[in-house]
Amino acid sequence: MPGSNPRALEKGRSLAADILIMDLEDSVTPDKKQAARDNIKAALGEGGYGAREIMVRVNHLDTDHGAEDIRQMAACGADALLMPKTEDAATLRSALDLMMEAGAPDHMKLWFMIETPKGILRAEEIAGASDRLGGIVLGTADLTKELHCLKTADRLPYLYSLGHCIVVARAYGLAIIDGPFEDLNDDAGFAAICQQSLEWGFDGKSLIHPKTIATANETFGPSPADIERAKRVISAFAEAEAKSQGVTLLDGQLVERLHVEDARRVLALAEKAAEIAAQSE
Ligand SMILES: CC(C)(COP(=O)(O)OP(=O)(O)OC[C@H]1O[C@@H](n2cnc3c(N)ncnc32)[C@H](O)[C@@H]1OP(=O)(O)O)[C@@H](O)C(=O)NCCC(=O)NCCSC(=O)C[C@H](O)C(=O)O
Ligand SMILES: [Mg+2]
Repeated sequence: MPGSNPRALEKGRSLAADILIMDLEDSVTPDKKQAARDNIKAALGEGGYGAREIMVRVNHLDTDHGAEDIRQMAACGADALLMPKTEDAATLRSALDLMMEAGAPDHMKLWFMIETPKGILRAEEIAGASDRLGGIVLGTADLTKELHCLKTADRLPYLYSLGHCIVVARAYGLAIIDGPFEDLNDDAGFAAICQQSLEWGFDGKSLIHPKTIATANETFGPSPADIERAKRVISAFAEAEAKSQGVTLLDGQLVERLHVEDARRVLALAEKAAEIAAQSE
């Protein structure tokens, strides 16, 4: 949500989104950067965002605004800062130094966006820059422009780029969020892309308007059937272990310890989703 839009910042308190990205970058014009910083500081000072994680997207350090964004946002109450258009590890290390100088609390993470060809090629080097990194957000709008590719329904033109980033995220223990879908009139297209994004391994989808939240949550959030199955997997494996068996079958499907880990992840996601849903309209 643009930091220059106080109504959007206010609205965030009632939206069923896991993460709110308050933007100082491309959705804010240069003349409104300071007003946007002030809006975000005021909104976070007021609080009321509940269990939602708050991230502030700063401008890149090679712009006139990036360093000042970090100075002003490091201790504003956000959970993380988000560096756009990241192309090297050095930028993230400089951003982390600035965050610490500006009094960022120990729990504050730095996330980064990959949205250029150099970022894709160097994603692994970037992901290894620090253990204070929280996750990757894909910038598919910028990436489309940079690759000169077309936005096809099957997204084959992005397969290498997005697939590479997903592998890097998992290798480095980072969350990974897919880029935004830009056509707010194409509900069916958006739902199909969310499903593809889930199948490819993304943790979630960047959203630009509240009307898309329900579809994203239905796609990425565990369904009642997923939750039920996760509980049954955990108890089936516990029963097998009690009999000194390392594997068992549930409805004809193999269950091993790895499935238990995944089942626990599903239950943790469901718990968080329920907490946010209870705080949303
Ligand atoms: C597109 C919009 C300008 C539309 O806003 P608006 O005219 O207010 O739409 P509605 O009247 O339909 O809004 C209904 C209510 O929802 C609130 N709203 C709208 N958008 C947001 C939002 N983004 N966050 C929070 N709340 C929002 C309105 O205030 C209305 O509430 P109410 O008053 O109760 O009726 C707007 O949606 C918008 O600006 N969207 C784009 C935001 C954006 O550009 N973000 C940057 C992400 S894009 C990106 O990062 C690309 C990336 O870098 C890449 O390269 O891929
Ligand atoms: Mg971008």
